[in-house]
Amino acid sequence: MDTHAEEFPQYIHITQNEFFTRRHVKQKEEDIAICECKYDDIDPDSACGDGCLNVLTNSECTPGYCPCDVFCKNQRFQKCEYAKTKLFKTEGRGWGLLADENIKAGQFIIEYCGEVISWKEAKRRAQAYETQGLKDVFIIYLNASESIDATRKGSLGRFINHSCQPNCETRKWNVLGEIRVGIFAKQDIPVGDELAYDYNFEWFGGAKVRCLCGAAKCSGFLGAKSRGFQANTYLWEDDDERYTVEKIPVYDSAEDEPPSKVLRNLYSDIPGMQVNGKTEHSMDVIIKPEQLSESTAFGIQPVGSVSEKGLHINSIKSEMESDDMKAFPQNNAMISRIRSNTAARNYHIGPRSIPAKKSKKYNERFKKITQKQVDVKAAAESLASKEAQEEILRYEEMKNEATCGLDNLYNEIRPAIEEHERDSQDSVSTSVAEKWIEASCLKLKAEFDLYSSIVQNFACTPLKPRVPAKPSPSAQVDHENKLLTN
Ligand SMILES: C[S@@+](CC[C@H](N)C(=O)[O-])C[C@H]1O[C@@H](n2cnc3c(N)ncnc32)[C@H](O)[C@@H]1O
Repeated sequence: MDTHAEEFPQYIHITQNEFFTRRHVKQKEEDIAICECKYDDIDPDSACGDGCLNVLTNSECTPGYCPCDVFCKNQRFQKCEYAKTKLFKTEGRGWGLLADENIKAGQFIIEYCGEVISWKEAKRRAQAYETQGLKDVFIIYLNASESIDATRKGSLGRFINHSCQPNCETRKWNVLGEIRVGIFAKQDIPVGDELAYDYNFEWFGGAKVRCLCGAAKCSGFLGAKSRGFQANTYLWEDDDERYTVEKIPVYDSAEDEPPSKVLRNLYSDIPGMQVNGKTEHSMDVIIKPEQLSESTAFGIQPVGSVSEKGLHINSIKSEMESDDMKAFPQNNAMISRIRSNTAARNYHIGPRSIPAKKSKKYNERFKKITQKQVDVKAAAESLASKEAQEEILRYEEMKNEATCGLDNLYNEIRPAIEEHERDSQDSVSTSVAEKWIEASCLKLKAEFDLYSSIVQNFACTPLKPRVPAKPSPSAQVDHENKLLTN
């Protein structure tokens, strides 16, 4: 028997998406965008090249409507104008795809084709595939309500593996009214190199897949930051001891309620990050970086009602009015926003509204667990894996750098803020505001990465063996005190 043939992946090859839960959209004439390109035979690039209005908006030209007619170069998905690629067997990551010619930065490589399905169907299938023991995941996100499943039907795009330092990326294009996903080169790729993109924003797999990409800055897991990772993960199954975060050493600067579910709630409240589909535990997250030098504090409080859906970040009145802060008059909205962010640096993240009848209950419950703080070093040390420990500490370092960056920026822009204050102007310059927003986002991202790494490692790597089997009550208290500091 030909064992190679037996091993070869079984799937149906398609070059266009198939629609499982709805019909394919037919582009209406009034929706057709017509570009202004004119074909010039001396300059073939004039036919829908980089300057084409449709190319600039990631939309393909509609045949029969493009002024460049048959010379139009902006129908790559429709005409399957793929780069030459070759399937090969990787070590430890199943099959992969490599460049079978030199590929230029920005070049369209291949479409990720599959069955277009609703999120609900994606979730159902993901669970069914797991039950069937399929270890490769082929479901990626398409848009706010749909995914593409290339498990049974797909193009060669389904074989492109993940890398934390990828040479490709996914881009979404509007093709005749439907969104399609293409894999594009991020850089020049020489023939023979493996193609890889970052699954982070596309992943619909579970939490347990260790990344073997080998990149220096490997994040450790496949799709660790994706919405799918959170939606489909089993990290937070209630009553499942294996996956609770109770064992993460947390110290409590305010009250002594056990810190259970603090991280869970932090994650569940990030827009698009549902926890097993349960989204009703909605609350605000207050990150208090003023205590970041040793460990980061994050408290969780519910709000009565947050009108907008989705993420909004805005400053809240600082709880600590330092002398430094009082020196600033409160007459400038933009400045006081920056100031309150800086002096106490509280960020208010409130993604969804809480049903009125729930809010009282949550108010009471979460009042008690504000100000929980993760002792990152102790958390890392309690894990058995050195690799996991190093990963957590690396993320902590990155978070500290980002915090430092924000502090330095504040010192840098302080004169500009004071100058505006003196002139009673309404706002600081856009460039100052932009810098501030960028540094703040970097810091938030670094914090998110750190907690994400802690949670994943606690879920997926064993803890160091517990101290004595039957500790005396005082020994047990001692051990716990080691993890819980004040
Ligand atoms: C879209 S498929 C890629 C093709 C797959 N290697 C195959 O043999 O069909 C995604 C799956 O490939 C594997 N994979 C991809 N990138 C990986 C990586 N960096 N580390 C470990 N496994 C990876 C995982 O099993 C993942 O579920």
